[in-house]
Amino acid sequence: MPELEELWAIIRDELQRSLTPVGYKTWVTTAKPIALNQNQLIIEVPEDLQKDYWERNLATKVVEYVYQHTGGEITPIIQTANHDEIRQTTTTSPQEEVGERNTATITPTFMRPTHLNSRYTFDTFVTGKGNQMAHAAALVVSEEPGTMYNPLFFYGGVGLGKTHLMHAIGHQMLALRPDAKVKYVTSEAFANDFINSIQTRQQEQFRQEYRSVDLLLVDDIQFFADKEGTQEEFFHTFNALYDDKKQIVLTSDRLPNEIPKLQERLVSRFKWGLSVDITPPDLETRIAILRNKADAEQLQIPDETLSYIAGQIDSNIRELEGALVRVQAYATMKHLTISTSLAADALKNLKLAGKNNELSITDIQNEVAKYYEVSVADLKGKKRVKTIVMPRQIAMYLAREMTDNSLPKIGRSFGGKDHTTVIHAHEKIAQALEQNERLQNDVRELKNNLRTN
Ligand SMILES: Nc1ncnc2c1ncn2[C@@H]1O[C@H](COP(=O)(O)OP(=O)(O)OP(=O)(O)O)[C@@H](O)[C@H]1O
Repeated sequence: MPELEELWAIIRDELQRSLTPVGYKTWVTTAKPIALNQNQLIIEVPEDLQKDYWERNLATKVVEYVYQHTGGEITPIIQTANHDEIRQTTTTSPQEEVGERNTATITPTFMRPTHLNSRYTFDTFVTGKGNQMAHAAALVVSEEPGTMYNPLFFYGGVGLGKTHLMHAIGHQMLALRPDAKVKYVTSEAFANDFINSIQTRQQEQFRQEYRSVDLLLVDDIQFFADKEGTQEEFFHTFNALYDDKKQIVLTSDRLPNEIPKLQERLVSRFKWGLSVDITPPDLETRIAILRNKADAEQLQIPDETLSYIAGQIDSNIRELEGALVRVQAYATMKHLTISTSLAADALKNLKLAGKNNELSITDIQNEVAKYYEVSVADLKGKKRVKTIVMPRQIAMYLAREMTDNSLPKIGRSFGGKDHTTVIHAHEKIAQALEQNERLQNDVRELKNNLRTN
């Protein structure tokens, strides 16, 4: 039997030949051979989702390949990586080749009356820690609809890419099976269709339409709450499709059991498949999203400026994209090239609009002091120990970011410091935020506390 590395190279080559490029990138490049002990090959993958896929689809192939090449028998053992470990984030889409390969077949089928947004593909979806699982699950159901995760349920905050992923599933499925019938609706559109069908006595056609699809995508199902009749109808639609092994994908801003007035029988059905949450992107992912957008629009914009914009908006991707558009419009209006200071000007009003006018420097000092368990007097004082310098700089940073006070005024509020000290503190924290994940969380939490106080 060859050594571990050599064996893995054989397996990888074979898998590369048998999988699609995107499948290879998603499942194989994320896996690591850990050990070969007494014919047990330990393979480590990032999450349960990949483990599942490996066990169902790839493990037997591995046994076959090893047998073909070496005549030996091995047992692959798939295990997940330690969850505490910082996981690698993929900031570029692994879909590039597939995108190119499929363009020729995609176009005509997209003319179907289903409303898929042509921009929302796997190709344009940037993956990072907060959406990696959702992305992988989306890929599985687009390639193997109705078998592995049915229904697939995405949940998470506003503007984090749930709709985008849903459409991407639709596009990918149509690329692989151009004759597939894909239907995307919001829960409200479903409800309206249903009510219209009653009014126009076309219930039969309505049922026919919804129950004959291969993939049903229903967005924002939290709006089913309070709609008893619609829930009833959806229950039957769900059952018909499910029994027929047709794929159902749903999204919501929260878990099914947290949706008020959603019938218990729907809640329990939604749990049959896989529920995956999407969490806000980290700074690195936000920069990658902006870079993708800027490139797609052929915008000349320095990396430093993209980092700045990404640092300003830390939760909603829709707002992040909006900020880029705003900067672009501002540059056009002023006939200037895009730079960080131009971006700061362009976003100033936006930030002010989101600012809490009531918020004072004192509020910030109190909150930061409480958060880091130091005294406000220390924040205003001159002590140079690290446990105080860092909170002091964070408080100055927040005062600059979240209030409309001038630099000299902020300096004065910190025990009569010079405005250059405030500028230095702001730069220091802004820079550290680009890399320091712990600090990103601290600042996010502090901002949230200050906004809701
Ligand atoms: N990972 C990503 N890569 C690239 N663009 C993204 C990503 N996530 C979201 N976007 C973009 O952000 C915008 C908002 O995403 P989307 O509409 O899918 O959010 P959502 O979670 O469905 O929000 P809502 O809850 O408001 O329906 C879209 O333009 C989408 O293309």
